[in-house]
Amino acid sequence: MHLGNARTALFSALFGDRFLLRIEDTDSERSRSEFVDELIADLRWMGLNWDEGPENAEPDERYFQSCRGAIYQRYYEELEQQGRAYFCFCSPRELEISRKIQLSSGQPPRYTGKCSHLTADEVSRKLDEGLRPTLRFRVPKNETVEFEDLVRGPQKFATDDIGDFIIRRADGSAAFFFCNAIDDALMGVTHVLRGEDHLANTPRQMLVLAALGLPIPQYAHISLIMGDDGAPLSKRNGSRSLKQLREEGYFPCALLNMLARLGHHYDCDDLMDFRTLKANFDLSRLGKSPARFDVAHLDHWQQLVVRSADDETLGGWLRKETAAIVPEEHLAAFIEIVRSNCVFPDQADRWARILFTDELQLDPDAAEAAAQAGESYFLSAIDAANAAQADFDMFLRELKTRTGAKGKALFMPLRAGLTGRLDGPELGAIYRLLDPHRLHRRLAEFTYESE
Ligand SMILES: Nc1ncnc2c1ncn2[C@@H]1O[C@H](COP(=O)(O)OP(=O)(O)OP(=O)(O)O)[C@@H](O)[C@H]1O
Ligand SMILES: [Zn+2]
Repeated sequence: MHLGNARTALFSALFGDRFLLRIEDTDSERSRSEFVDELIADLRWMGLNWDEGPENAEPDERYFQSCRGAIYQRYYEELEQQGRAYFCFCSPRELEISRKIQLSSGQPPRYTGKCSHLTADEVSRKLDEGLRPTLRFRVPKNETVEFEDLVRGPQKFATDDIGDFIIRRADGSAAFFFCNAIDDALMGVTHVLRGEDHLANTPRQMLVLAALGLPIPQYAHISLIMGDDGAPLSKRNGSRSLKQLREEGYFPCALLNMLARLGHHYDCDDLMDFRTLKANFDLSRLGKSPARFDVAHLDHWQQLVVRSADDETLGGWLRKETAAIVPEEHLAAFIEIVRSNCVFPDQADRWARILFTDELQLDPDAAEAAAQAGESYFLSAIDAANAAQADFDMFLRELKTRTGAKGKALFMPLRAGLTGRLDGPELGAIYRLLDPHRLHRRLAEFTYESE
């Protein structure tokens, strides 16, 4: 799932009294059981629990459309008997040519209705020749389809603008327009929240349901989420997947708080848990204009989650290799540092290496600060550390007296020398966590350089 799909699922879960998960897998070329595994893993990770739906990728007639062919068949037959559906023998090539002709004469492409008047004889002859037809829904002429979209208000479509559309593919599988609408009706779906890319599908689906006398749900078409390139997020434009976000160490709660505010307004800017987000979710607060995904917003929520997480959560969030570096007796102090200085596990990993290993990477600005302070500063620091031992306050007093420096000139070279960078946790914590020998070695690094 990408963030657009995830937000659709989240809004459905936030809005609904009961949340249904259905696997729409009739397109055999695009459906694989590992996709279902990934989808379920993504939803579970987000903490979206469905009241009805599959627990795993084991196909099941209740929730997998690929298993529901016999159910759809009944409705195909009903439409055929009513004369509301007919066989179409046009080849993909023929359809493509017809499409191009329409486009080049400035018309919107739609099926011309070529096969809509075939006689029973013509149909059986073609079937005898071994041709495999699609089944098309016969769209009524000269009508309008109207509905009240819960986000976009009153909608009106002329049926003459809608070509007869395919409801069963040539391989016998059910097309989206059809099985999606049928299953909504059969599964008691009252509300469909989906992206506005589906808006034009809605009149088609309403026509099918009306022809079959099935109940029509209410629709809310939500504005799409756009990426930096100004195009809607999609699998194809490489927008970040939930799996990637999970691997980067984002907390689901950060994602929920960001997504719930993309195209939906909350009065409160605080971090909320799922229950609170749900209690305050309101369809009337959905916006009509496209929402832009900005990773800075996601990172803002991520930071709030990290700052408020408990020790156990942060301990479990660290990478295994990070946790392995941190000595047991320093774990609590290290987690405190992580909580107030890190947003991602790889930042925590860098701090673990700075504090508990000999790996030290000197950032350019830190190298400059250390060089400016010069050898004498670090010689004084070594003397101060020898005098003060584990007592950081005493160390600082000693350093101040010996160097005569204060403020930034006192702290920054020390920070640079001990950590290789100019930002980070308070110096006292660093001083206490660094092994005394390592601390010495780091300070000594800067004493052999001649200026
Ligand atoms: N950029 C987007 N912003 C918001 N919702 C989206 C976005 N893209 C898809 N959706 C919604 O996600 C739900 C699932 O859509 P679908 O499975 O077609 O995903 P998709 O990413 O559009 O697929 P594909 O990339 O194959 O077109 C639909 O409700 C759809 O409207
Ligand atoms: Zn045809």
